[in-house]
Amino acid sequence: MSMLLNIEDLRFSWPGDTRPVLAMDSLALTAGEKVFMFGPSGSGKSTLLALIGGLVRPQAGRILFQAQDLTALGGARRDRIRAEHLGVIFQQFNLLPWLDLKANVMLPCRFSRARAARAGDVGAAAQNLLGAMGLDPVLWGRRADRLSVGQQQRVAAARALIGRPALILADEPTSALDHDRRQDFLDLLFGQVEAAGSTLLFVSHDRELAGRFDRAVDLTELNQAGVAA
Ligand SMILES: Nc1ncnc2c1ncn2[C@@H]1O[C@H](COP(=O)(O)OP(=O)(O)OP(=O)(O)O)[C@@H](O)[C@H]1O
Repeated sequence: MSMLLNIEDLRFSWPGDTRPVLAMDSLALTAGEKVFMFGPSGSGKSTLLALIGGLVRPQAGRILFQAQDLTALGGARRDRIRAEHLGVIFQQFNLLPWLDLKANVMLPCRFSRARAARAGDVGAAAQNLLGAMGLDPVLWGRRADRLSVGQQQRVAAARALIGRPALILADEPTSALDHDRRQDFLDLLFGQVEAAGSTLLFVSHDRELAGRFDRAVDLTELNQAGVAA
């Protein structure tokens, strides 16, 4: 099993905040595994995803992604790695409201040639993913702001998956759904994550879904920030 992500001796505090949000000795993700990370609201889950996504830099430590240390790279290089290798499903989905479903899903391929090349025919790949995520073809040309929350969530997942990124980061994408719809969404998401051969890191405050993943990680156990020495 090859290692995809390795976090070592990470320390992070937001600018202007003297108190660290995250302090963790290690976290490792193996290629192809589906990991559930839980922790209460405010425990730093979204912050950790921002660090892994290279959007912010830690004050100390290393974030090795495919053996490259993101903390040693400049912003442009981190942007390129993110565009090429990461798919993100945001809590609020962050679809572009004025674009239709298909254009939203195709978007990541506009920022990375390598990702577009992996997708092949980008339009056909977008349609395949929309169909696989259970979105009826009659919806594909509809503006993204004319969708239900459940439909937006599936479009956001299709967008994250296009071009088979090595890592999918999912930030509480199921929080607005009821029990059955959460399970349905996970069925579809897992099917496509496995088809793409991607690794999935799914964060949530709700432990109900944990049993469906390869393993579950308790962020509060991992995170030494705020813990008296
Ligand atoms: N952009 C930011 N600037 C400054 N502080 C921030 C920023 N984002 C988050 N924080 C702070 O960092 C801490 C962790 O927040 P974070 O959003 O990572 O938690 P979370 O576990 O994802 O919470 P939730 O489950 O509510 O989404 C909080 O105290 C929050 O106020």
